[in-house]
Amino acid sequence: MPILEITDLTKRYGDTLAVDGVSFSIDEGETYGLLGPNGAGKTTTISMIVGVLDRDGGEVRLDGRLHSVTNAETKALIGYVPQDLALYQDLTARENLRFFGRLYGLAGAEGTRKVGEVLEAVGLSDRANEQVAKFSGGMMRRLNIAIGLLNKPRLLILDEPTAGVDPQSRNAILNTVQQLAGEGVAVLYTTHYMEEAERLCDRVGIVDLGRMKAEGTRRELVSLVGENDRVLLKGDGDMKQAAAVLSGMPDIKQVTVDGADAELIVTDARGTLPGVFETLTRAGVHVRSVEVREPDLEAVFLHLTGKALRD
Ligand SMILES: Nc1ncnc2c1ncn2[C@@H]1O[C@H](COP(=O)(O)OP(=O)(O)OP(=O)(O)O)[C@@H](O)[C@H]1O
Repeated sequence: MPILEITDLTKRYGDTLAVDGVSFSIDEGETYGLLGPNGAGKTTTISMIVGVLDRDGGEVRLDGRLHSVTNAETKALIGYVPQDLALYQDLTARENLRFFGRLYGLAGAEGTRKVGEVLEAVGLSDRANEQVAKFSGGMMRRLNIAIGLLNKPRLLILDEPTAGVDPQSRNAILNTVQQLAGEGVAVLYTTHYMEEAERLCDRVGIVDLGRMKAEGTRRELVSLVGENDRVLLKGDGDMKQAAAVLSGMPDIKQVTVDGADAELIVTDARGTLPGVFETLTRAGVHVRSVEVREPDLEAVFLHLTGKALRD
């Protein structure tokens, strides 16, 4: 059952169609990555979902119900962590959370419990009583995420939460997202880091110039653009003769041999490997090493948009 369902979302700035009929949905416990080059329309899309920006067209549903800025019920389902930090520098982490908690009506023992819980979720419990001004950029971002968790959202929206943070905080943020998804929270995640999308996202939507170019799991996207796997083999024996046999196998598109090294271009490396080993053994080749290189999202992204994700 989708927590978030957006249909035909559209936003125009003068002559620019910033978001042009974008549709996608996110299920409970699913992490959906929205990827696109600068100016693709990701932040505009998110702003319309949250309701901080009016949409020119389209529909947003949360847990099946039509969402708008005036719908308190659906608004309560969203936790939004914007790119920009919204923190009081001279307050401690705990004081910030208490302040924002009160805006959600969290007070007293319930407020104390919730603040402790979100500090734990982002790994800041031991720094809770320190002034935010002394925090690193990454710790501030983690606190920003903690604020987004105060209302126990069913949909958490994170707009480039790891941009410019230190590796330790980055890891903490990724762990937090994985943990939340494991608890059933639907996550909408934008990033310029492909490896994050690969690690976190069950499905990915690739947007460019305001349009959804393709969406699916990594595997689906890779096969959509027809990218192949590469298998790099090192072997002892007559590789040239073995290559001639391998070339005849149905899933193998190309074989290149250079001394003891062979490179195979195949449609599905995992499915093809057992047959490759069998063939090589029969040809008297002893395999010393094998490396499978599956195409990554970067390759798909480049294929679809003609641009690198990070510029
Ligand atoms: N307030 C605005 N007024 C006019 N044009 C805008 C405004 N906000 C965004 N745009 C334009 O809309 C398009 C989409 O911008 P948006 O910020 O949504 O992209 P993005 O994918 O989030 O980019 P980034 O990765 O750089 O954050 C761009 O062409 C941008 O210049």
